[in-house]
Amino acid sequence: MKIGNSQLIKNIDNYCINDLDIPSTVLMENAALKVVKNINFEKFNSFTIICGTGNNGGDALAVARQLFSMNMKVDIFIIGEHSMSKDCLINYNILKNMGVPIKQIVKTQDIQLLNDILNKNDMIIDGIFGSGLARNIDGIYKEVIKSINKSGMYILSIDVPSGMLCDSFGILGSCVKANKTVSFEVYKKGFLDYESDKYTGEIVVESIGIPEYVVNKFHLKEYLVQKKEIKSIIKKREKYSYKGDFGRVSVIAGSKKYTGAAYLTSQGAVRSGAGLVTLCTEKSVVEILQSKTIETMIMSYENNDFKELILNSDSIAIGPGMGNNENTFNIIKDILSKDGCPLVLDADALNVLQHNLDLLKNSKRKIVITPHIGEMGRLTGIDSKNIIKNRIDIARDFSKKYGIIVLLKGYNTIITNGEEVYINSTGNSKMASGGMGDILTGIIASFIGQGYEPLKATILSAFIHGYVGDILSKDMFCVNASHIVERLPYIIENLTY
Ligand SMILES: NC(=O)C1=CN([C@@H]2O[C@H](COP(=O)(O)OP(=O)(O)OC[C@H]3O[C@@H](n4cnc5c(N)ncnc54)[C@H](O)[C@@H]3O)[C@@H](O)[C@H]2O)[C@H](O)CC1
Ligand SMILES: [K+]
Repeated sequence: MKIGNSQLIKNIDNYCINDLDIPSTVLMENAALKVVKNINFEKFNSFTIICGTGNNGGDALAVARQLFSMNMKVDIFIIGEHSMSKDCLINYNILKNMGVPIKQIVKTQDIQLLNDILNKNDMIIDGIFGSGLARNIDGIYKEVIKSINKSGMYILSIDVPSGMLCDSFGILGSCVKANKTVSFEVYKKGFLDYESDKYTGEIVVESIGIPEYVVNKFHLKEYLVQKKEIKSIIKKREKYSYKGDFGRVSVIAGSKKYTGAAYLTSQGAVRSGAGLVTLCTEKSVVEILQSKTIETMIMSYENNDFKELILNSDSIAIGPGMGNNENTFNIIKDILSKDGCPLVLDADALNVLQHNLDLLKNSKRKIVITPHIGEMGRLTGIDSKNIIKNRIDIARDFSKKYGIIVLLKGYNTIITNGEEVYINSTGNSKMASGGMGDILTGIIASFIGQGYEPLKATILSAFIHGYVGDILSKDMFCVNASHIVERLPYIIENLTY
């Protein structure tokens, strides 16, 4: 699903109205009809419709007219005494001509009018502010929003919950806490925050009749990845395939101190369907790891066969638990400087590269890096606070500069190839525990090995990893890495239908 900000909306609107001659009231009417489409009339038959004086209020007035025409009970309130936008006024006048009463709330005393009605109707429709919210909410607006939130009634917000910014997450003074938000054309950037769903409730994005090519003209190629997109990427398995069809995946990971990281990375690959997984690790831990796993072949990277294994791999995951040391650096340098299959670099593979980024840039291989915020900070020299604030732009710029795919972990993990940006919608805080990232690295290498193009493999892996965690967390206080490993193949299978 496309993500966008208020500038995008402005550009699209201007183009439709000025270049295509679509009357703006047509767009408003389409928006209103899509709101109506999202109302469950088996449950809701009477409505308190609360409008601002901009186009969000205009949408709400058009919704009111549609509902009135369907013989529903409507109580309409306009907040404030600013002059109305052109299209808001058009819709206001139609309702007036139809004889539908509209009350105005200007002073604190008027709020009682609203409070008397709020609990009498089934639903509140919030059309106070949309993408035009420009300053802190105070005065009568703040009081009205307080009343709405206190009412305990079902609330549907038009486009954005009034009070929430569109361009980045933020609440300007106060904000409606909706049960459902029906937003138009694009998923607003402001919704991309772990706190935003407290205000948006369920989000539905509806098209309001703007041709796709117009949206594409201005869209910055930022997408939210949801189940629908994943289902179109993931391929069902042919019944009669050979294990060679699913790739030879090598995992270079682990050291004396970190055998778990090696184990989990290789299990991420095994349990997501890689044909043949070989784990290459430090000599001293080969035996320990051999006793832990039966599906994975294990060898030391000091072994003579190591070079050949690298040559014959379909993908290689490198880094988890290797240690930030010269030995790790030498292995990675050697692999980066030779052409061959795609690589997934994580953890210590990234730590040893922080002062050697040219190795990344000059490598002929396709590369995916999977840093968390701290690792990204070390790679870019930017402090964590700034990375969190500008993570989309920082990830995209780094990806472009080094010609690699970046998966930046965090709430709403970001995946980018420097042109397109994909934001993952799965995963939750119950998964915040050791080893989670190692599994993800293994899954990405596994899907690349199975023949998925690296960007698609990375998008797919991030979604699946978080999705398994989301399903498990419904019944679990915390979700650990081994739980994810256990459930992976079952849940991937479900996604293929
Ligand atoms: N293409 C589309 O998606 C379409 C969207 N539509 C709807 O239009 C709104 C955006 O309308 P706009 O008139 O630009 O802005 P708002 O209605 O959100 O509000 C503007 C109005 O409010 C004043 N204002 C801003 N902040 C404050 C504040 N804190 N306190 C008081 N007043 C404030 C501002 O000065 C303006 O007067 C979009 O969300 C959709 O709902 C179109 O209907 C169809 C096309
Ligand atoms: K709104």
